[in-house]
Amino acid sequence: MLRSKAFSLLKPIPLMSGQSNLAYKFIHPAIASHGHCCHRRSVDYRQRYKTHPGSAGGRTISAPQTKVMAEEELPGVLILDIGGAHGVLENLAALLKKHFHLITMKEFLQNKKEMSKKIQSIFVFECRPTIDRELLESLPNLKVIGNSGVGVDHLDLKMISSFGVKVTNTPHAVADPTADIGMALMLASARRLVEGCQIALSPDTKYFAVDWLGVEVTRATLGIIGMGSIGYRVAQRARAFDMRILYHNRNRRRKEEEEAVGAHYCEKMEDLLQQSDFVMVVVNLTPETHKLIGKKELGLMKPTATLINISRGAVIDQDALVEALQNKRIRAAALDVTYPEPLPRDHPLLKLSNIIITPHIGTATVQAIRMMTEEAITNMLAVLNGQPIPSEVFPK
Ligand SMILES: O=CC(=O)O
Repeated sequence: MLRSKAFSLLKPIPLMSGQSNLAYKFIHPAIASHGHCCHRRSVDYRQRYKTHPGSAGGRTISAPQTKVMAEEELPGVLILDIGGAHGVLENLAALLKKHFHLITMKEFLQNKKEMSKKIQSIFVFECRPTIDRELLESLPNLKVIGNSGVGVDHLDLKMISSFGVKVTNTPHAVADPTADIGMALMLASARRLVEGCQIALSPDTKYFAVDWLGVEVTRATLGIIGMGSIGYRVAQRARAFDMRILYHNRNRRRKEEEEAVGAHYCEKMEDLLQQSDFVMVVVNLTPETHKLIGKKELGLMKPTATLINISRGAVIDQDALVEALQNKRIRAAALDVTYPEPLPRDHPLLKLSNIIITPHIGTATVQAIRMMTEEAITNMLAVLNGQPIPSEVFPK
């Protein structure tokens, strides 16, 4: 009773805090009747916040209803992989606490009988922890798993759905920072920034720039494999570098979208691979994209081309990549993701000079993790409140 009263105060419209400069995604009234495809039509709150700070469609934006009841009476959220001593994560926990009774795994395990009934949602921070059948069996009132991050390849969607539990993700919060990392990796690899930095820091100051020449990104051809919201934002950025942009996607984008960034569709991925100076992989990891880039695909790339991966490690056949880099079949690779993460210290990829590897930092910004948490909260509340869910993920 109490819960439904509280939720009736949580209106399905603007959820943005003007005071703290936080940008919440909110459900646009126009999508209210569009069921599960509403995530495609939902409002990009980063964009909206930029253009209408402090307001949404003429309305004053107020923070989501904070506590209207005692913490124990709020719906329980089990948090995975967040409870540590790290200050940033504590801040995220504080955001969750405004709407949920936070239950850590430790608390759950200590008092399983009482806690299991309370837990209605699980908040998964990033993609590390996995959720198994045993955990789901022990949570009779679980309704939603709010994944913070866009990739849900770490979750068994079919199994979760068989428990009647919904899964949501945060595509809006991740798009810009992940596209930024794609650009950063492309530029760093092209201009050999990491090597340059090592040279500048080394005690031996004698170096000859001509010994380690880079290549230029400006006016080069960029091939984007996977033109979803992240890929599209990469294209927007690449346009500022006068790049020729090719893309390959399951579904061709609308003509206006292609024109807006000057992107050319390649129906065959082979065509993109053969023509691109930089190939950026931005697809979701699914059974269809597992090892999408292998020996054959690397063999089609130009010897002067660079491969950049900001999606998931397993979309590239890493053994084939090692071989291609060792034999200089391609110029270089720049990876934000590998398989596994981190790579074992003796992995051959780590021994190569023509590679840059970053430790999966696409969304590792102060802004992104906060927005991801807020987006996840909005999703989870929508499920619990029986409202249209901004970003639900469905099993195939
Ligand atoms: O890797 C990051 C994400 O899935 O959002």
